[in-house]
Amino acid sequence: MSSGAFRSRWVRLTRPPADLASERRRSYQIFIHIYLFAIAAHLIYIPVFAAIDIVALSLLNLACIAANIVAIVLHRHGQCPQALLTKLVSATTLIIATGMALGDETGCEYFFFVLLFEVLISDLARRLKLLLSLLVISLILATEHLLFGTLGNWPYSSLSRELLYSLNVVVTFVLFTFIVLQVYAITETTERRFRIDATHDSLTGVLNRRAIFEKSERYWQAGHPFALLLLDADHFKFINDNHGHSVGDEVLRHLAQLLGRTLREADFIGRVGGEEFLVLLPDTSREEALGVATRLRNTLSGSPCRLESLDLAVTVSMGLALSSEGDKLRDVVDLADRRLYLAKSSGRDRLFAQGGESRETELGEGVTARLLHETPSADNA
Ligand SMILES: Nc1nc2c(ncn2[C@@H]2O[C@H](COP(=O)(O)OP(=O)(O)OP(=O)(O)O)[C@@H](O)[C@H]2O)c(=O)[nH]1
Repeated sequence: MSSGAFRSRWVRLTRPPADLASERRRSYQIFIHIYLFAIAAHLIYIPVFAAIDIVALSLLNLACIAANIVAIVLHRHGQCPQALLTKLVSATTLIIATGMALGDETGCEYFFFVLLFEVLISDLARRLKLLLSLLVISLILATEHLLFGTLGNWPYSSLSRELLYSLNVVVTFVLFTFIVLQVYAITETTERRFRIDATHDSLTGVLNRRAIFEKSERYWQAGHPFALLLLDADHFKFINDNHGHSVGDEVLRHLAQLLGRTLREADFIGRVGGEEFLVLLPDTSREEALGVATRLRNTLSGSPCRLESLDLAVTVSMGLALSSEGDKLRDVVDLADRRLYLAKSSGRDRLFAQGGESRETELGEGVTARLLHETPSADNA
């Protein structure tokens, strides 16, 4: 099997089932890896015990592989406690049998600590976790003092005992390291996914309303100059009503993609309403922001939203405001909003970068007309 095929099978096996609750996914991924690491470790011991002629222990390792496979199946079906218990019982039986067959000083009791660690990081109920931990600790003491010391009988040279001891130490160490690294990596990935979910709009992939406002607030607090461009798709209700909501969604994704392609790396895009986007342009003068808006408009007019049976032309109206135009961030946002409103009321598919200073803009058609009259057509990009 090529390494690519092996990796894709590994990924498929360790990927949580789609219907698994999100708070269970992290633990699922960690434990599937643990079962797989355990299978790999048992595979190492089968030839080792066969080589020193203790076939029963080879068979017991084989049985543990089967138990880990059962644990994987149980875990995939959401039966996590049963899965972990299957693994614990089989591993404990093997450790005790190995200790009894080979005596102490072979280091097999170290595997109890791996089991204890697995119990502690599992998502079992706290009481069950404590109970199982106590059980594992009792087993460590009992086997160390009662079983291994009395029943052990190493029939080979002391060199092979030392080799087995070294192997056990190395395998315990490797298991610990792999499990800890895996826990860390999966926790990181899960946290990153939750962070992205918390800050991004699930439909378009751009920042969500809270995240874009927080980002703007941070620039505002730092006294960093910026421009805010508020965009709203024109006649979006018409698109929804005539082509369906899923086409509307596709148009929103198309818009977000175009914005992403047109803007700089340093700019931020957020979806702040149904069909409304806010773009934060750091260190951008009015002229530069006008250039960005013009570029955006040109890109949009040259790139209709391609759907299966039609190309849908989309236009946007925009309101631009600079951070220097307000005493508070809220003022700047409101100004961009009023200019967007002006762009809408004066025919759509245009940008307003001036006017709208008076809050009266929001009061109605008559006032809007007055403001429009006061706002020269040069405002339109
Ligand atoms: N497909 C889709 N539609 C949405 C979403 N969020 C809001 N809408 C719709 O967007 C439409 C917005 O309509 P309006 O506010 O009247 O705006 P408009 O039709 O674009 O008109 P103007 O803005 O004046 O050009 C409504 O029909 C909402 O139901 C969404 O996530 N997906």
